[in-house]
Amino acid sequence: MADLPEGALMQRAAAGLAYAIIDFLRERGRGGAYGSRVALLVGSGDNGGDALYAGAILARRGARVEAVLLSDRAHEGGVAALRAAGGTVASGGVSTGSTSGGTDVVVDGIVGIGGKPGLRAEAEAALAMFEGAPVVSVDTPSGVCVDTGEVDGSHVSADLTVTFGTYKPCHLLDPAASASGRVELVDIGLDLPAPSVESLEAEDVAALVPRPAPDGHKYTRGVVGLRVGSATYPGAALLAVSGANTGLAGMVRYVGTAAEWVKRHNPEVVGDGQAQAWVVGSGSADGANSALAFARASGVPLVIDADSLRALTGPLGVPAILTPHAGELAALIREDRADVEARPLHYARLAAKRYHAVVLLKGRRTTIASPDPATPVRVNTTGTSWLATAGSGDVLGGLIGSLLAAGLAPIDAASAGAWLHGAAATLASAGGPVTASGVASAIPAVIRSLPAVSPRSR
Ligand SMILES: NC(=O)C1=CN([C@@H]2O[C@H](COP(=O)(O)OP(=O)(O)OC[C@H]3O[C@@H](n4cnc5c(N)ncnc54)[C@H](O)[C@@H]3O)[C@@H](O)[C@H]2O)[C@@H](O)CC1
Ligand SMILES: Nc1ncnc2c1ncn2[C@@H]1O[C@H](COP(=O)(O)OP(=O)(O)O)[C@@H](O)[C@H]1O
Repeated sequence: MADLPEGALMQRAAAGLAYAIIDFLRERGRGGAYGSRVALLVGSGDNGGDALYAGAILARRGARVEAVLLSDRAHEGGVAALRAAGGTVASGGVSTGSTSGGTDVVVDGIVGIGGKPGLRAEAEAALAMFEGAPVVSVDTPSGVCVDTGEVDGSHVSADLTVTFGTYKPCHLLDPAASASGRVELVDIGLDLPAPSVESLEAEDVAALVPRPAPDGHKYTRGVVGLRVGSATYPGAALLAVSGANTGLAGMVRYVGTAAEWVKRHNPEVVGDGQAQAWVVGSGSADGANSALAFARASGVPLVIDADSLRALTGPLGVPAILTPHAGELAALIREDRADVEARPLHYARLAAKRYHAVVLLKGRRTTIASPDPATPVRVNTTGTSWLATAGSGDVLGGLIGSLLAAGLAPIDAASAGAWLHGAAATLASAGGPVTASGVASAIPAVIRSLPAVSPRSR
């Protein structure tokens, strides 16, 4: 914690929360605080205190504010401040109806980062009284597991979460990330420990993207090779190559049954030879085992996708990135797909440890775990649900392969690749449908639009 009295931190948090609520009300067509009806659901902890002090600020600005206390031990200073500002306080978890006629916003101050997963019956009942009203959560949506992003039992589903100091794992990791709604960060001067879960931002990706040295040539920039596709899935080869062949690596090699097609559509692409990284498995069908065996024998870092994941028996002895979706990871570690989707952090970490590889678990919030438990897990926040389209994972494998060949560490290649892939999908989609080919075509434009950094030479 910073050297500030606890009360000062709470005042800062409450002020940040109140102004975020005012903006939220404006977005929803209310003029702001004045005349708005605000219900505070107040638990016994500091989270409830934040809500009460924020409620006091809103009440002073003309909002009709009612606090519904869910415990006998609500924050005393906060209760007094709300009363002094003209707000009403209802105890016993039951609204007096003082904001009746339609609640414009419910503020979830039930529990914060100290809360256990699930909601108590009184909290569930209080939420039910305001069903249908928009919800702003204080710090975290109550009821989710803050440290893992898992949900177990009932929880709040917020439209907006206003958090303090730093994002918490539950804001980034599904399923809790979905329950957080939009997340706004308020800096209140907290001095925080290093996070266990993080997400890259545009500046981070800009610093990681490989840029040609002034005297670089195609071999110093890195050569990526792909052994992907099959007679069954020639398209997977074309798509993986399109992800690799965006100009990020110095050269792209392709080996496989789709070679004629690949070269016809990508005259830059050459055949077998040395590479600094190999991508295997996408659409490989029956060729998945041999593709993996050839690539492994090369001794260079690998991206292992789709069908080659089934060929894995244990650690490979070379740096590797595994890129399963939830169905593929479930098959790999013999778990239920629904369990993997419910606990992506847990299972990505488990597989990373078991296979001594970076594991990139694809989904709405792609989750990237390192075999080194001290390395924070990275969660990707770019993208759009339009990206859920056949072949987009093949594009991602190729893109990550090119970053790996260019010299990025596996965790950086995987997370920067996921970031660029999601951003390319958003750009190509522009709010409408997108194909996997369209995603690949948008990658160079995303790289051009990254913030400027001083050139990195390797
Ligand atoms: N144009 C092409 O040639 C394409 C080829 N593809 C190739 O087709 C083969 C089969 O790929 P599939 O991904 O369909 O795998 P599977 O058909 O092997 O799917 C395995 C299981 O995972 C589940 N699953 C699929 N996608 C999921 C997701 N995003 N999240 C959670 N669960 C999911 C499925 O329901 C299934 O139970 C692979 O070789 C793949 O590379 C696909 O990438 C699509 C495009
Ligand atoms: N709901 C979603 N929102 C955003 N991105 C998604 C969503 N569902 C899937 N994706 C992304 O789409 C891609 C799908 O890859 P994958 O499942 O391997 O498909 P395919 O095998 O057809 O190529 C991944 O990058 C994944 O993260």
